[in-house]
Amino acid sequence: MIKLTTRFFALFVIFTCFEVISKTPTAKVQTKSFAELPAKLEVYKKAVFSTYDLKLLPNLKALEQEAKALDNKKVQAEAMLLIALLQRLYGDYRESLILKQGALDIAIELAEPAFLINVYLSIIRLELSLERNKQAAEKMQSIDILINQLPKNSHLISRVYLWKARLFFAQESYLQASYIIDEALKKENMSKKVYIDLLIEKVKVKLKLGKFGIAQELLNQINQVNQGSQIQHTQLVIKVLQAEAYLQAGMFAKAILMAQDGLQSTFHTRFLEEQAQLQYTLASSFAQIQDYQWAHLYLKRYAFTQKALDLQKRNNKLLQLEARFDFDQQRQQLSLLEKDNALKEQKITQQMQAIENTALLQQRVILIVVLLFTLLFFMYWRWQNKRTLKMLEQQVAQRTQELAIRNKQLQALSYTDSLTGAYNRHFLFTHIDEYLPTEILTESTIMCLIDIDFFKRVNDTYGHSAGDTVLKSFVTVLKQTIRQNDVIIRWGGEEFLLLMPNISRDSAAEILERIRVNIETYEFIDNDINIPITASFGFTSYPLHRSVALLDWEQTIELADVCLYMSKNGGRNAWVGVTEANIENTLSAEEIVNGTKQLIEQGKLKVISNREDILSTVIN
Ligand SMILES: Nc1nc2c(ncn2[C@@H]2O[C@H](COP(=O)(O)OP(=O)(O)OP(=O)(O)O)[C@@H](O)[C@H]2O)c(=O)[nH]1
Repeated sequence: MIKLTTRFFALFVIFTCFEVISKTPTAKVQTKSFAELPAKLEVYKKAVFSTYDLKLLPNLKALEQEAKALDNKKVQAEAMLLIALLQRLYGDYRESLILKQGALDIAIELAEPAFLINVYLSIIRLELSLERNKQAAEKMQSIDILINQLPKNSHLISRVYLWKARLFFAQESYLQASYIIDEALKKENMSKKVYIDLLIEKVKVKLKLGKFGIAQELLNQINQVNQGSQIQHTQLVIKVLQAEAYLQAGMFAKAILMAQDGLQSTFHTRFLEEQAQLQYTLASSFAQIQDYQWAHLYLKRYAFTQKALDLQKRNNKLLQLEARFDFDQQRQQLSLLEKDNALKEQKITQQMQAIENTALLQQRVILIVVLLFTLLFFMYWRWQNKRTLKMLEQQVAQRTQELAIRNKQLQALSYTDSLTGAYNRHFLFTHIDEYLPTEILTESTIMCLIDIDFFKRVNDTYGHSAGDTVLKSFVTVLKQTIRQNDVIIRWGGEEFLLLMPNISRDSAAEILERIRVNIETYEFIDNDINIPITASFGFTSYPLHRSVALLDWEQTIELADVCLYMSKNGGRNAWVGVTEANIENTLSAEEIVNGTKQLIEQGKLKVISNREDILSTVIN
């Protein structure tokens, strides 16, 4: 597996290297060719302008293709213009026009003012050849707009002036042509060729205006400047003009010689116009010297040449019109196709937009549905949550309430004696403070122990159950008699503790007497048997002494127990109470509880009872 991966990796590296190696040189070659294109163009340009040789066409076409392949638009357009120039010279105006239109399209795309002007000038040359002055004037207007974008010293400006002059000349506006030539000649920075061409145009104008003297001077000037020049056409044009000048000046022999010389150089060339002009000059010159035979001969030749020229121009015009028609048709078709394409594109864009919109809508709907569901789910979840929470809260509240009730019940149970319903000792120890006086100097609590007399006998006689019934009824009787703030505690067995807070001794004695009587008179019934019951009471008040803390509440109950013993001992069904103390605080609680009888005898403890006999027994 590793071997296979290594091989694959090696293959990949080799392939990548091959790709890199195979691509790099191509790029270099391309760059070189691209850079070489303008130089190549310059070579061809020179060759075209010096020879106008049709054999250059294949090379120029190859250059155009090369420039096109390498995307050098400027070289491509310039090559097209050179081809168009040769095509025009050799009569193929149709192809020439198509090429120039193509070059114009490229120039517009490139948007370089100088180049665009050059292309326009080239088209103007063609239009003027076809005597289409109006179209040439239109192109010149386009140049007028562009010319402002050229630098002030551009040599192109004088060329534009030259062609303006030629246009005026073609329109037979000789004065305007003359003016513009003079303006152009003032310009600096122009080529020798343009300078000569301007002078030639000026000669033409002057000759048209019959100013052959100035024309002659200008021709001399041209000859001086043009010395050594090899441009065939320029030389021919000079000869044509020179012959014309001689003719106008009446120098017919010179005119004939010059014209014949010129005519000779037109053989095997395509310069038919100049040929015709020379033939006409010759005919006119021979006519002037009255050599009508030669005049007639040259006139005939002139007629032939002119005819050929006219034919060529007509043909060219037809061809040009045809080309224009085809071109327009192609453009129309192209624009229709473009419109169709644009419409299709628009439709596709609209469809795509519609699809996108639908998708977007679907997404939005899905999103909204999802959001809605989420929201609903959230709301339901919250509602459910709240509901559960509320239920839980209710349950908790209910439980808490139940618990509180239970607690209360439990507490009540823990404080209550299960048989009688009275409080138990636990209650006393927990709540005793509530029953003790807060203001010791003015208030007091009566603590009274109540014990059922001979209760053993009740159990023994009527049974334990009857005893229980008696105990329950006993508490009922007590509760019926005591006040609301008083409390009954089952102290143990058949013994109860009655606490009566905030009560005077006299009131306490009254209440205890009432209880005693109520018990004595109450009918304790069990199994339809009336069980006679009495009870004995021993009580004391807390505090025993207003200013001296003699006994605490438990010791007070112990003293009450001593009093209870006195009641029992005094024959039962009676109450005995120690209500006041007149003793110093040197006595301990133990001495008081254990020596109660003596202290009573000494008059240090005040004792009260419902029975005089018990009191006298205690005191004696
Ligand atoms: N039926 C019943 N009897 C009880 C209960 N608690 C205590 N006793 C009885 O109460 C009796 C108390 O007897 P004693 O202490 O001798 O006193 P007495 O018979 O009442 O005599 P004196 O108190 O001297 O009048 C005992 O026989 C206990 O068994 C109870 O809850 N129910």
